[in-house]
Amino acid sequence: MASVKVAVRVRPFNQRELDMGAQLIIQMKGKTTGILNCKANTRDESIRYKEFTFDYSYWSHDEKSENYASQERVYNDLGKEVVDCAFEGYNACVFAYGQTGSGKTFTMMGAMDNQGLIPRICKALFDRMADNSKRGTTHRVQVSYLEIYQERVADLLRGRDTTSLKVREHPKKGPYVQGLTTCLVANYSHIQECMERGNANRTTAATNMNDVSSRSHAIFTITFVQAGYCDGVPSETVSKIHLVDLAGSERADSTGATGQRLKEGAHINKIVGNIGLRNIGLSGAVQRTERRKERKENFLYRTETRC
Ligand SMILES: Nc1ncnc2c1ncn2[C@@H]1O[C@H](COP(=O)(O)OP(=O)(O)OP(=O)(O)O)[C@@H](O)[C@H]1O
Repeated sequence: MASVKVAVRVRPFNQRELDMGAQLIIQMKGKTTGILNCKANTRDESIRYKEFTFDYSYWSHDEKSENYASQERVYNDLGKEVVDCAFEGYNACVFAYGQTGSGKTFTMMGAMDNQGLIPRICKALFDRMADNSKRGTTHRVQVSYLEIYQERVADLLRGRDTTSLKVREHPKKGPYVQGLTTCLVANYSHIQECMERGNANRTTAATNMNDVSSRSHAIFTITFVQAGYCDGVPSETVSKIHLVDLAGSERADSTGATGQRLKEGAHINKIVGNIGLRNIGLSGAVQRTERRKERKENFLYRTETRC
């Protein structure tokens, strides 16, 4: 199993881009993504056209295309392995990053009738748990949901509470958010309720680039405990899955941001810029795992979406 995987995804043009007569400059073939720089002042094809190879290149630009990458395909490639890892006792992380409006929330959360990675991963977890319970394993699942808005950490499961929570470092367990609500969930509909409650509390606003732009970074964490017997000895395995939807990097002139939106954009770019993504027009998801017994951390996947 590779420790890091990178994927990119192209979304369809939105109405604004259609109205502007936007030109499609991305091509995808297999794992390769090609980018045409139509502004380059040269006829040299090697300068105008560049190709990059990723673990996955998802063509979601045109639903009618035979290569169209659906939410299901993205889940099968990226989400299933997260679920497998959790059951093996690894920690995992998937995060989406990139430019505003490029499809991060769509890939991570999706729509009610076209679910993204987070609900699909949750559903698969509970389906697998139901199977394993028949073999005598018991499970405990807890979730928390927080957002980082203008560098303040807010608890999305606590309603519209604007109190900023403190991030602290535990000598053994590492960083944690003090006072963050954790909900014990017994089935998929419980976890779905938590997701919906958190999503409703998330800070969003309309900008020129996205009618429902996430103005915060959101982290949905599932803590998953499996208890059973190993060679007759009671054993317990704890895994954590962090599912992260970052706010998109943005240019103030493209988003038309002023006042509060402009302030938010500056904070968003600061964090996204710190991880080297500022203004490069990418979005996506990253997975990371940690084997509990070895206390070793590895990246599993990184998925980017290009618009
Ligand atoms: N693969 C896709 N297929 C169809 N529609 C998509 C796809 N990806 C994104 N969209 C649509 O594009 C719009 C913007 O997507 P989304 O809100 O996910 O962007 P974002 O990257 O999360 O933006 P922000 O950083 O501003 O929150 C939405 O209307 C969404 O439904």
